[in-house]
Amino acid sequence: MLQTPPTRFAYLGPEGTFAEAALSTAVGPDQGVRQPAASVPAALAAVRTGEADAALVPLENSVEGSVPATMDGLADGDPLLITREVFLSVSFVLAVRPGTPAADVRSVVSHPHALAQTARTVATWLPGVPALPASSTAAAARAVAEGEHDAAVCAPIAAERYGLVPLAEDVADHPGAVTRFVLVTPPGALPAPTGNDKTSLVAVVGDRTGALLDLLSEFAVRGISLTRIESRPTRERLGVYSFSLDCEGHVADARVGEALAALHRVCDDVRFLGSYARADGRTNRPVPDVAADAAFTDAHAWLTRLRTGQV
Ligand SMILES: O=C(O)C(=O)Cc1ccccc1
Repeated sequence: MLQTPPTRFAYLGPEGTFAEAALSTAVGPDQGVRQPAASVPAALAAVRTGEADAALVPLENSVEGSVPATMDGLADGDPLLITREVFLSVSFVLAVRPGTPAADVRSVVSHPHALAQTARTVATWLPGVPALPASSTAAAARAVAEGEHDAAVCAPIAAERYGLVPLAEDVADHPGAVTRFVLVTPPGALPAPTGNDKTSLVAVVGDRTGALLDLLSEFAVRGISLTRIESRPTRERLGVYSFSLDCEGHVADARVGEALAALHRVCDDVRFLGSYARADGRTNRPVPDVAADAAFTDAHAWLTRLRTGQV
């Protein structure tokens, strides 16, 4: 009997990242094969080349905002599909090799988002010590274990994994920070609508007055709320931007499908990034009767009658 091979999950590695913890939350601790990737672009590339079936990457944080490598990695290159979102509370330790006093620390290293969320607290422990970027919090812990740097801001589990000890625990300038991760796959079947879904896309608007308002109007007139919108440079030339946004609803919902079709007409480019179950613990706003699927079905049936002489 043929056995289905286990799903291969790439994640922002090495072992001990918050992305790995988010993957365990998303698919269960023992599901599939885990493939740590050296960076977000490497994790996405593994899916695009077929080396992995899915990738778990950080998308945005409640303190620092979006993760540019993920936003740009999804907006450019071969299309990928977000099939899940996962929210994780992040709590950091300031970790050193055993026996290192604070006075001997010459450098502190971590993922830029972790450094940004802890800068003030770290400075109280290590005044004047330069903070350096690493590809992930666990890569930072590993670099400290290998003697490349002296202190890392990382997850407690990463400190343990790389044999470090905490100089300080619960290190946070803004307690309660939450990071949103996404599971991305190659294009294929969409997750079925759950009734509480989100849709993500990237739209490039034309260089003309009112172009962004036109984009927003297509959502507003169909009773669709946005949950995130931000601009990113297209990297073509200064002044040309794309808008990365999430809205409530599933592309299978008539109002969302019609809004996307309208964007296809009014925007220079639209990239659909997926429809998936909303997981931030909130419920989509009630859909007005005039924007419900039944209202669209009824309106289309009416139009068909007009066009076929059944007035
Ligand atoms: O580096 C990690 O562990 C990540 O998963 C990225 C990250 C960094 C800082 C906060 C949350 C996620």
